[in-house]
Amino acid sequence: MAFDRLIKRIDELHNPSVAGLDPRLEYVPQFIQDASFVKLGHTLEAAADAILQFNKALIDALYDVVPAIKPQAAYYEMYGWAGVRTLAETIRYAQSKGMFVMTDGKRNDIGATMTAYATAHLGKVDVDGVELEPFGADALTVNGYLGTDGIQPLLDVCEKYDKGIFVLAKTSNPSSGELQDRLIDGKPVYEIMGEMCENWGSRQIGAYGYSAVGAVVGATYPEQLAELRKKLPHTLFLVPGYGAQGGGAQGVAGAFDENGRGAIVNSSRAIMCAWKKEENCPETAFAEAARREAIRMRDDITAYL
Ligand SMILES: O=C(O)c1cc(=O)[nH]c(=O)n1[C@@H]1O[C@H](COP(=O)(O)O)[C@@H](O)[C@H]1O
Repeated sequence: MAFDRLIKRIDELHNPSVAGLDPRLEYVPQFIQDASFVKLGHTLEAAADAILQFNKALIDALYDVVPAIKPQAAYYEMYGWAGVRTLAETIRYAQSKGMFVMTDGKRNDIGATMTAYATAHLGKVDVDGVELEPFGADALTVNGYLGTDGIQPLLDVCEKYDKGIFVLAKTSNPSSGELQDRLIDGKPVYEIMGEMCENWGSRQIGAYGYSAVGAVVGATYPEQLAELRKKLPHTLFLVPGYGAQGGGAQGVAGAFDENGRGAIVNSSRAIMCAWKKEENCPETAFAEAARREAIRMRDDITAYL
């Protein structure tokens, strides 16, 4: 089961965190950008090439400390077809280093179109009798607010190809409460979505007691994290919002179960851009700075478990 692989790697590294790879060209040190511009001119292809070099160096610096990466698809789509190729190559490179890859796509649509998304990101596509893997991530973030028929195709693909999904329940952004905190029959919408995750996951429970259907719950809402952890015993949490959005280790502690499992905390900008924040850090030391921030984050979070 996909999340068994993730939890096993978290245990091995004693690190329940994921490095978000959400690269903008301006996060990439100038010497890497310049090398790509010399090769390919000032083009989208050059930007995508620079980002790939940046990502690979970060992965090299992180793979023995951090169990997973979470590339957010938007940052790759922003650079057109070449950016999307960089996404595919980043996924493959991280997996070749033993990392678990969760693509952040927040996808959803009607069932037929969701089948296409599920095939693209987690499954295999039939090309005239030959099965080929388009992106091949281990997990995908999805939006469950279209209801069960939008999630069903993902469950089938997860079962067939041993993958997982994280469904948005209580998002980390300031406006998430506008809809997600509203009550239906006395229950907040995010809790109803969490219960739907428990239900969708019930046909595939792994060795650690967690299903292949996780939920996204923001680090910026510690009370809701702790409350949902008690109510959703089989749902693994992806917890974004640590670091750049203000979430902290104490706040995310409630996302974990009594064995210190059940959640994985994301940080993107704070890791990728650590070299810009560290005093006197030369740009050539960007990957070491990312590693230092990832280790600091690991120690910060595990101190509360
Ligand atoms: O699904 C997500 O990963 C996600 C959900 C959410 O509620 N809030 C949230 O910030 N995210 C993503 O988590 C990452 C957070 O990035 P940083 O704020 O730079 O650490 C981005 O890729 C967001 O798109």
